[in-house]
Amino acid sequence: MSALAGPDAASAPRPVAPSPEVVMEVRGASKIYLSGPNAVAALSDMTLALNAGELTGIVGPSGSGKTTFLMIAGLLEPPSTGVVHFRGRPIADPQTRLNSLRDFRRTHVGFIFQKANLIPFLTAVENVQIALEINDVRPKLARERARELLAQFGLGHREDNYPTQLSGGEQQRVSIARALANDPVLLLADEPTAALDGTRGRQVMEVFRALADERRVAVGVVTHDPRWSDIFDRIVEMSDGRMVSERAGGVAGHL
Ligand SMILES: Nc1ncnc2c1ncn2[C@@H]1O[C@H](COP(=O)(O)OP(=O)(O)OP(=O)(O)O)[C@@H](O)[C@H]1O
Repeated sequence: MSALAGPDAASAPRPVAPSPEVVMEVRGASKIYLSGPNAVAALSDMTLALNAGELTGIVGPSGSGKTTFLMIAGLLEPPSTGVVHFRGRPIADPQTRLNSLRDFRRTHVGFIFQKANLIPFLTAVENVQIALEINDVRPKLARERARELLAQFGLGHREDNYPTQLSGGEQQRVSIARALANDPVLLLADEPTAALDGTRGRQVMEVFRALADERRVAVGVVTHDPRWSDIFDRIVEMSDGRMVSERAGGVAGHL
């Protein structure tokens, strides 16, 4: 008879909560930038994992190292010390040439920045399509997928517009469609709602929530906006290049 089903069930060990499936982990990372004669410690001995299906908010004052953490976790910058692990295996350290990770990054990581950074001479659909074509998706299929993504973000009627013909919120949604084009397992967003009004901002955050819940994407979002605190699974606070606290999200209005 199973111990859990028997009379001693109450004293049986509790089932252990499944450990999180770590997608990207930055371990013991520091980052020193040289700025003229000065060295700036942007990150100091930072360890943080981004887990599948989890939406992590990263908060902290200006200059506390939030963007630097995203750049290192997203393999856009090497750490000065420490190691970045992807699914438990080391993928980047101070010696890594990040150019060698370009293909990996394209297929596994999506980035969204505060500014949409669309290519000005391409239409909305072409901006998304190109992200797929760079990954060897054939043009016809890339076009179809790009159109689907734009329609998903309510931009079906805007696909042939150039960035200058789109509002800030529309441009940001195109950039989100572009970031999702290759089905990344890790999505990193740096103040993605800063240029949006409250309604559009919440829609964007809800897209991130759905990606974590439905597709198990690991999502890290740098934000200053306390309105989204209820959407995060956990909130990590940084100060002076370090993580100073970590707490559960889910409470409205407190970052
Ligand atoms: N390329 C760089 N060269 C020199 N110093 C840099 C560079 N990038 C960042 N820094 C410095 O590193 C520190 C951390 O910057 P970072 O952009 O990571 O902070 P942040 O928390 O994202 O700030 P904000 O909220 O203002 O965007 C700051 O002092 C910044 O000036």
